[in-house]
Amino acid sequence: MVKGKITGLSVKDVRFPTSLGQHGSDAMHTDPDYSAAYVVIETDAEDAIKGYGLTFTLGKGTEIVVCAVKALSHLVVGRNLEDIVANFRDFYRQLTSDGQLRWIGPEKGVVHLATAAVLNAVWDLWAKQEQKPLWKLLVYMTPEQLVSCIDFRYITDVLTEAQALEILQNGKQRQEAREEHMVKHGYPAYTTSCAWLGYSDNQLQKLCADALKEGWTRFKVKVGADLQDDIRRCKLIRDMIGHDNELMLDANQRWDVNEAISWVKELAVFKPLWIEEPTSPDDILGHGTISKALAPLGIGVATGEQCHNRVMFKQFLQARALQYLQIDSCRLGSVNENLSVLLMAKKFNIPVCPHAGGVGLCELVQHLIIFDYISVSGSLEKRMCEYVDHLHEHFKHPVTIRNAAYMPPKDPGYSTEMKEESVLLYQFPSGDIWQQIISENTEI
Ligand SMILES: C[C@H](O)[C@@H](O)CC(=O)C(=O)O
Ligand SMILES: [Mg+2]
Repeated sequence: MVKGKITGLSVKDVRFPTSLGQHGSDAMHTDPDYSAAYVVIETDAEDAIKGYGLTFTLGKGTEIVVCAVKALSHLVVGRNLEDIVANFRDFYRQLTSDGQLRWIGPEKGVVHLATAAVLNAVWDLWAKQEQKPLWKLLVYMTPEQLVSCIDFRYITDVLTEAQALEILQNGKQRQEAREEHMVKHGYPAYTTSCAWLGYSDNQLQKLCADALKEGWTRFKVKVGADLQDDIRRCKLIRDMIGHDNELMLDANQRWDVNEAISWVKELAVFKPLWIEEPTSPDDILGHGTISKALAPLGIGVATGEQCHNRVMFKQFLQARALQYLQIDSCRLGSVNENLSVLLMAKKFNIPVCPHAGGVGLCELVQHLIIFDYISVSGSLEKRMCEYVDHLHEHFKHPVTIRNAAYMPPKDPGYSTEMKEESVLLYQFPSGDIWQQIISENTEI
């Protein structure tokens, strides 16, 4: 039973100095400090359960998202949770359609990241009150309840509410068997942890050897800054993993369209499954051109981690501009908007391979992709979820990986809650970690 009036919303700027070790580095983001705008909502319910939400950022900029969360808070505080979830579509619309705030979006950029953080906290609260992990809350909602959470505005030309209902009704067939499969085997994952762009060859080899021992079979390598470096690193990793294992490339938006095509052709000999974010994340037709050019080589295009909203995903799908769709739990407008994208991907028969990593992204997105398998796609073909082995120790309920697969979370909620001591230590700039870095005058 959901209950309680939301009486408070607070937000913190929590940053981890990952750039010091070049963790998370790529061809465009050379010094990422994995960070979160971290939201806590409280209610007046007797159970005193709180909802925790976050969105992922890279250090500087987190304070701007924090400001945007504060600007949204008047739309949340004072609302009854029961009313929110009974008409979640309306609530989503209120947050995304504020007559003044939407001017700095709409449904994109900082204000949309803030919306994601707030709504993620609401979903966490709801799932906790229902005493279910979020994936299970979704799996046991009726198709009608699920569609009532989705704002179909701007996507009805490819997905109507009736079509969404039909997909979800079909998804109910044999869902127990798929749930059992998840509980037993988990959702297949790939690792990006071995080959960040700033890692040395030695580091890459050591991490790759460790990952192979741990049972990883799918690896992503960062490319895009220097072709000769890419050739050397791809050869290193392909030689280590052999040809039975999967290799993916990620250029993080580094190239122009024609440059992307010629660069990836040079790397085709390493048989990558996909090239991720080859060019500007906004260039839908450019991705289409790259997809067409690389299809004869058996290389797909993957994108989505910086795709603003469902409208862009709709066009990517309509234009056949991606072959692997990468949802992100913190860039789209929380579960609500992700549901619409999962359903559109199902309609276009495009595999969803979520973006994860960062801080907290693995914790959150595992819920969405497990739900996708059980209730929407019903398939694991060509599907896998990203995994990055950083910062899980800061979460109260960190992900469990077994045999290179995400095991379904058992704890109630959206796995968003951070340990209090971590928040205190890493809060920017007052936390001890940052005070120490600042006093040592390390560049931040
Ligand atoms: C800056 C981030 O680490 C980015 O490189 C992540 C990414 O592209 C991915 O995980 O994929
Ligand atoms: Mg990427």
